[in-house]
Amino acid sequence: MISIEEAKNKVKENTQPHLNKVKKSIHNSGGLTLAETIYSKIDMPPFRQSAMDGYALNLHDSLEYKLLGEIKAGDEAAPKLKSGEAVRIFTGAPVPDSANAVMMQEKVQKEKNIIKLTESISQGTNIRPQGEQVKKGAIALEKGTLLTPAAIGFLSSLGITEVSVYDRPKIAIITTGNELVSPQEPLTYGKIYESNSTMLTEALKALGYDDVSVFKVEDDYEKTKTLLDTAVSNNDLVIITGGISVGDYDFVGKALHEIQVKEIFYKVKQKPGKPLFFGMRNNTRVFALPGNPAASLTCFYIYVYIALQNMMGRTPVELNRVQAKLSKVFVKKGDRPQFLKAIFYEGKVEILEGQNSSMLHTFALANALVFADEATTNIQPGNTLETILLPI
Ligand SMILES: Nc1nc2c(c(=O)[nH]1)N[C@H]1C(S)=C(S)[C@@H](COP(=O)(O)OP(=O)(O)OC[C@H]3O[C@@H](n4cnc5c(N)ncnc54)[C@H](O)[C@@H]3O)O[C@H]1N2
Ligand code: MOO
Repeated sequence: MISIEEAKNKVKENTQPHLNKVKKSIHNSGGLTLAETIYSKIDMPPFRQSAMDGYALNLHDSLEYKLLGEIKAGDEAAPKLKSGEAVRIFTGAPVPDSANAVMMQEKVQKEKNIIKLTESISQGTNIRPQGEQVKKGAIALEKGTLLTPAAIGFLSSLGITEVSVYDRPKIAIITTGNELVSPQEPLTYGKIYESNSTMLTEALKALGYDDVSVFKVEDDYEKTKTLLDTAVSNNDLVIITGGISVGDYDFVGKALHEIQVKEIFYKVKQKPGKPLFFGMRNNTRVFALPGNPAASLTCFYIYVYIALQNMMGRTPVELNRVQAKLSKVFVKKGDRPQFLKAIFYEGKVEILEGQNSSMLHTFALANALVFADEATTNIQPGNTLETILLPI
């Protein structure tokens, strides 16, 4: 059994960006990561711009200026101002080379074609210099940048319409177990509704992964082997739930070994999620998560999340963590380090009752996981604990 840190490091080491680089229109690239550095083909802004509605001035010693005409946004006019001359100008309009400051109109009194400044102004005021944000030929955004709405807007402002990105992985979720029935079917004795696939599909969807197929297999060795073999051949990431423990009908480990998925680790000293498997075959990464729903989802956020971020070339690879003060006492059972379902609110965190790995109800109320290491037992109000914020 390996430690949580060792397991996380093994996931990090074995999921370097390996997804296909593809060219995409920026309209379809939101949430993806740049696979190549982008250099600007233009200066941004492309010309000296007025940052205010007001008057462009060719500065001189007096506060009075002779007004010549006007320049609106989009105009190509470039009047030559002599010292002491001004031109009416609007936000976003080109500032002529002969002007060296723009005074906002609130600080100007106008009388016919003479304007008087109500205070003095220094060189460069309210002028956005050409290339202030980025110069032609300079780096606009580096490889590895996440294409957020702002990043896509910025690239659009540079006239960039296509980008090279790491494509989203093709993902398969496989559920295992004779006891599982779909929520549309009648629930007979001994059966439970299958919920891990819906839960994991939603967790993936919330992170922007939509190329997800779901498969189901009974506790049958041959069928498990065949399905896993096909799924591993056809996907970048395979997430299996259940059948990975030591029971006589837990066939996943044996089947993965048989279809030559190389084991990178199996079993992590943690609660929940002890019987966690991670492996790979060619370019496909495989996680076998424990079937217990809360254990499955915890392992998803702690380990599968790292793999997804890394495969997509994104940073940081782990979920955000904060140090939060506990609002209520909590007694930890057992000696395994634990991820505890919790509610984080305004800097404080409350660990919820019902931490059993089968209990999804508690997870449904949580927005964070508190990490309690091996040594931690009684946690008192006011104690500070590492709190992992869930991307929900
Ligand atoms: N002798 C031992 N038994 C168990 C050990 C152990 O060390 N020795 N470990 C326990 C721990 S810890 C966990 S976690 C579970 C993991 O077992 P599996 O990964 O093999 O999962 P299953 O047995 O298939 O299922 C466990 C539990 O979860 C329910 N389940 C499974 N799939 C789904 C699904 N898709 N939707 C909803 N619920 C699901 C299943 O019915 C079981 O109740 O092993 C312990 N045993
Ligand atoms: O590893 Mo398990 O999730 O404690 O029941």
